[in-house]
Amino acid sequence: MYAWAPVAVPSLPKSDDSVPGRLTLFDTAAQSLTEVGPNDGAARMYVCGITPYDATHLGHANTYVTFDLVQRVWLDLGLDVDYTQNVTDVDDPLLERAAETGQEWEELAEDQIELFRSDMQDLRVIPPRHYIGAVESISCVIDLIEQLLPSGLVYQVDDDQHPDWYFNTVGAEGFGGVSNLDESRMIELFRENGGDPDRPGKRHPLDCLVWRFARPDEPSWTSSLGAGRPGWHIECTAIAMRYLGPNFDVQGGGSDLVFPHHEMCAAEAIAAAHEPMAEAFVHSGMVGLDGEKMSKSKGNLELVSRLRHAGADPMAIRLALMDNHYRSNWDWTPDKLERATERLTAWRGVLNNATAMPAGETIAAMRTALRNDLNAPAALATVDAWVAASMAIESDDTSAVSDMVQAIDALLGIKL
Ligand SMILES: Nc1ncnc2c1ncn2[C@@H]1O[C@H](COS(=O)(=O)NC(=O)[C@@H](N)CS)[C@@H](O)[C@H]1O
Ligand SMILES: [Zn+2]
Repeated sequence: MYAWAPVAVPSLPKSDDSVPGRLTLFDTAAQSLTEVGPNDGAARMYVCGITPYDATHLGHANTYVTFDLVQRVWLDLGLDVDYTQNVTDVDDPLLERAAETGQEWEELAEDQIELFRSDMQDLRVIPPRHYIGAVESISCVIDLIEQLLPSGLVYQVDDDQHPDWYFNTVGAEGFGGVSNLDESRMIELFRENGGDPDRPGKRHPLDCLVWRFARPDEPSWTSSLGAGRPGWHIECTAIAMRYLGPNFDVQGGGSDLVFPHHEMCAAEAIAAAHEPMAEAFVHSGMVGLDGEKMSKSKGNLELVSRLRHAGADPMAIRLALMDNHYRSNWDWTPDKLERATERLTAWRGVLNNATAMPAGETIAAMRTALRNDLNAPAALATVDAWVAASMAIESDDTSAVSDMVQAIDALLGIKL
């Protein structure tokens, strides 16, 4: 599936040794900071994409801007970035929303993916190299399930009407290694996030659906498993393994995906490849509105497109998102956009200067902040300091302004 238009990323003069030579992020599985990506060559990253309705809310945007910064740091380190993102363009929540609104589910998906594309372009998020829909991946999902059959971990529930196929997660090697949760907490979260722990006939309550037999009025596809459609988790496992292979550098997404989603994917991947799915599992925090997590089910959403139509500069929206550490949970409030708009105006104010404070130290500080667990708020503050100094003190450095414009673009994605 087409992603969206490429974003030009200026290449900056190489950093000196005062700046870390690797990117460090927090790995949820290891519960620690860890270097991510190779020393050279291609960094491989999978970030879970949207289920295309209610796009693009600020929680979505926060997640994709976060992993855009990861990509930008890797590019700045001279790495190639092989970035894959899915679109869950068939799944229960999408079908339910389509039924509620009376829209054809394919049309709803198409409209929302198109809106998501334009929002991502407005926010200057670099498009993934592989942008893959669940529907277009059904054959590779079926291949993966067939590959898992000999493991004995995939089975049909004893249900004449709907003999759906499940993955025996708790029998799988490494299960629990991503979330580090105990079983009772897993069952609670599984129930809250689309799982069916109480379904009779499963070997274990935490076993997850991999292939759902066709129900009346539901889309289904023929397969050796019977007519049906993929489960949520196996979709991402199949796409990630097909495009990135096991042991890729980063599996990413919001922290609401830690369990069940990324845990289940990781167990399925190990069962298929006998290798870890990813080196690191990296999660961005939850964006709330009025003290509650922004979510489609609650409907408490602020949309990028709504802010845009109200006149917000997308660069201000991006700045407002980046002014919160990627791992923090935070609440969106209108004053965050006001402050970001003021910051953007101040930064653009320096453009009219012929000279400014030398840029070298500031660029090194931005790089150091971002490479240390993606501390974007600190990176923004170093630019603030440079802007303030450049407005207050006469300087004769004529290349500083253009150097900083390039660095702000390449590292932060902000076009001044
Ligand atoms: N309130 C929120 N704050 C931060 N990130 C969020 C929020 N709500 C959803 N996300 C993230 O946005 C991305 C898309 O979310 S989603 O539309 O619900 N779709 C899905 O979670 C699945 N299609 C992933 S395969 C996910 O990474 C999710 O973690
Ligand atoms: Zn996913």
